[in-house]
Amino acid sequence: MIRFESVTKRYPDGTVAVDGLDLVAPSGQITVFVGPSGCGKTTSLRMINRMIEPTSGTIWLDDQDTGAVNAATLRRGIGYVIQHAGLFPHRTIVDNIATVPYLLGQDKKQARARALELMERVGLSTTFAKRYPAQLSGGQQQRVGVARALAADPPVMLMDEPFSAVDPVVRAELQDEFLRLQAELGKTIIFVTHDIDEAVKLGDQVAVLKVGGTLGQLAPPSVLLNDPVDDFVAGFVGRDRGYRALGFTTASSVATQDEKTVGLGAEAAAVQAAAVDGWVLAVDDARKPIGWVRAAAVTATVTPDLLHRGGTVAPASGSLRAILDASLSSPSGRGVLVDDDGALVGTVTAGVAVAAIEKELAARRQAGAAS
Ligand SMILES: Nc1ncnc2c1ncn2[C@@H]1O[C@H](COP(=O)(O)OP(=O)(O)OP(=O)(O)O)[C@@H](O)[C@H]1O
Repeated sequence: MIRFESVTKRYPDGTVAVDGLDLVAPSGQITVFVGPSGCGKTTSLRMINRMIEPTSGTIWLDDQDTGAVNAATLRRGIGYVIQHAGLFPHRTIVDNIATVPYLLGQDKKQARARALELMERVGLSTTFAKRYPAQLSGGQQQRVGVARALAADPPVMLMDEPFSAVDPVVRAELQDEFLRLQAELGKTIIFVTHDIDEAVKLGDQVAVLKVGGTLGQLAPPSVLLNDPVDDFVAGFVGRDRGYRALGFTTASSVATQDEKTVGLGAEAAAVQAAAVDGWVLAVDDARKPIGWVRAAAVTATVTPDLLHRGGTVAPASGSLRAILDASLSSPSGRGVLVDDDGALVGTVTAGVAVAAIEKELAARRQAGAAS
């Protein structure tokens, strides 16, 4: 657990970057600091490992006052990842990752073996081990940065905009892998970003900071989206927050309809017979959806080039947002729901998805009114 107790940072020029901050980041969870430029996110983060010393107040790491421990000792238990990875340009990837173990006097061979293992863990091919950072893409360098921070197996990780310097697709991949890794490792993580979408995707809880370094709100993402405490937080969270909040709401039950299906090679007559409103769903041998087929386009048999693969597929146990999106993005207007193995469960129209949303919201309103 990391606890800020009335922490203030006033820089020598008089700028108050952080002002009386109180918050708790629970062990084994991801706490995200988010807020507009200059709200004190980086300053707050760096005070935890004492790269910046607070002017007043205390930061506790479990029951230890961080101000009372030797800074070098403190940092040994705290991994640190920054934007652009901050790798040493003249060291190979494997040596970059093993930096801290080397410093701690660990056997070189052992440290290298562990570095190779970490490369695999963060989704990097070990064939890159002997390369230099400049020979890797931005996304690959960020993975090296994460592996390096994990090398000493610290219980705490501080991450300052680690995924900001890469394109949106790579960024989403890095986020997904990071969540998978954290599900295995259960580190106590403080993650800084200025991107609210990244914050609500990654955070178990999100701290929205205001310029001047005060806390706007500290809450789990769904609470932040559904119930922002004031206009500042509501404005920062964004206009489509109601829609995005659906990403954290699962349907207790969605009435799916059975869908007739065809396989590759199905004859035109079979396609015509199975089609509803001109469209039929194609599945493979394991009943996994492979695309929609426009019945009128099938002259002989269903071939791969006739498959429309555009629509999203939602897990039947997934969020209402995913289910609604599946229906809105489907060429047939029928969203495809699958089970945990990816096999077809049934389909829903946007109308059915909206009815399920209505039902959940009504239940929530009722629970709210009763409490
Ligand atoms: N060394 C310094 N001396 C004086 N003021 C500083 C110093 N470092 C940061 N500041 C100021 O402190 C405030 C908070 O800065 P900080 O970098 O913590 O914000 P941030 O939320 O991380 O910003 P960004 O999202 O732009 O990175 C800003 O007003 C900044 O100008």
